[in-house]
Amino acid sequence: MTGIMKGKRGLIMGVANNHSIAWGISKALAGQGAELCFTYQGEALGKRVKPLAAELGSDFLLPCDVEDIASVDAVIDAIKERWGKLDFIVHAIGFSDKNELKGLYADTSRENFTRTMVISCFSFTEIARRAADLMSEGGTMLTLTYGGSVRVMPNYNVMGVAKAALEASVRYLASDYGPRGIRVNAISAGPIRTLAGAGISDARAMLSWQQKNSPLRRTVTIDDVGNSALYLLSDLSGGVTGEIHYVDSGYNITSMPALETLSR
Ligand SMILES: NC(=O)c1ccc[n+]([C@@H]2O[C@H](COP(=O)([O-])OP(=O)(O)OC[C@H]3O[C@@H](n4cnc5c(N)ncnc54)[C@H](O)[C@@H]3O)[C@@H](O)[C@H]2O)c1
Ligand SMILES: Cc1c(CN(C)C(=O)CCc2cnc3c(c2)CCC(=O)N3)oc2ccccc12
Repeated sequence: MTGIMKGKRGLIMGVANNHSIAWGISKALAGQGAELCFTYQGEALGKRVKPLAAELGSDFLLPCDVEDIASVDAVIDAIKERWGKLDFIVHAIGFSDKNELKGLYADTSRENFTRTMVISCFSFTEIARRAADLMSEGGTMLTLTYGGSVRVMPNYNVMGVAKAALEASVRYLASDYGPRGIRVNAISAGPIRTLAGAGISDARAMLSWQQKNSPLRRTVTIDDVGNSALYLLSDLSGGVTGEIHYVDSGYNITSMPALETLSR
């Protein structure tokens, strides 16, 4: 197997099923020769991830719930044991109480705010710190964010605040780990119909808005994100760190809806 990721070993966190963004990223990486370790959240998802991992030649699966830091430590220990090193990590994890992903952001509860920040933001810092210890020859780290961090997306609410913090943490981690040859970036993906992306109100309306109003006049796919992730996780982006890279059909550069849609 040849490819730009030949000989590279990485950790993929966040595959729930074959619609997951992390699955699109995994296919792109394995297609270029990467060797992958997958974590899954709970045995139910584990049953779905196992055959997917096998499709990419991986039998290296580990349970991990980022609310339980012991499970994160166990993942790092297992990788140290089996591989001894790590070249990259993909963090594609986000969660909030869906009852607070509608209505006013101002009504966010303290309990859900802190839980959302731990799962959707701080978990990346905790995993980055542990993974860095295994990146003795340098490495790359990638997380997933959304435009609702810098502009108001109705109902995205506390997830937007968590993503803003996640994007800032990408810059601070890039600064911390740059001297050790470790790069840290994020992809800001447009809306995609995944488990997390579908579990919200008006998902259909949002996707059709993107199709009508983004410069490319289409929504992005997990393969669009996977291909851009391949660039950010490989040596092709050797000079890039602390960046938020938009893979959103260009939607973030627009202000007005596409005029042709206004006339209709
Ligand atoms: N789908 C979109 O529209 C979209 C757009 C931009 C960014 N994102 C981000 O992409 C990432 C991946 O989401 P997705 O859209 O692929 O949906 P998904 O539901 O397929 O993936 C989300 C993953 O997060 C995992 N997760 C949630 N809580 C966890 C916990 N406590 N411990 C461990 N894992 C946990 C789930 O098990 C799941 O595998 C998320 O960070 C999401 O915020 C999604
Ligand atoms: C786009 C978009 C998304 C997709 N996206 C970018 C995301 O980051 C997913 C956020 C998310 C976090 N937690 C949960 C859910 C989604 C639904 C299921 C659940 O129980 N919890 O979520 C939205 C929520 C409101 C408005 C738009 C969006």
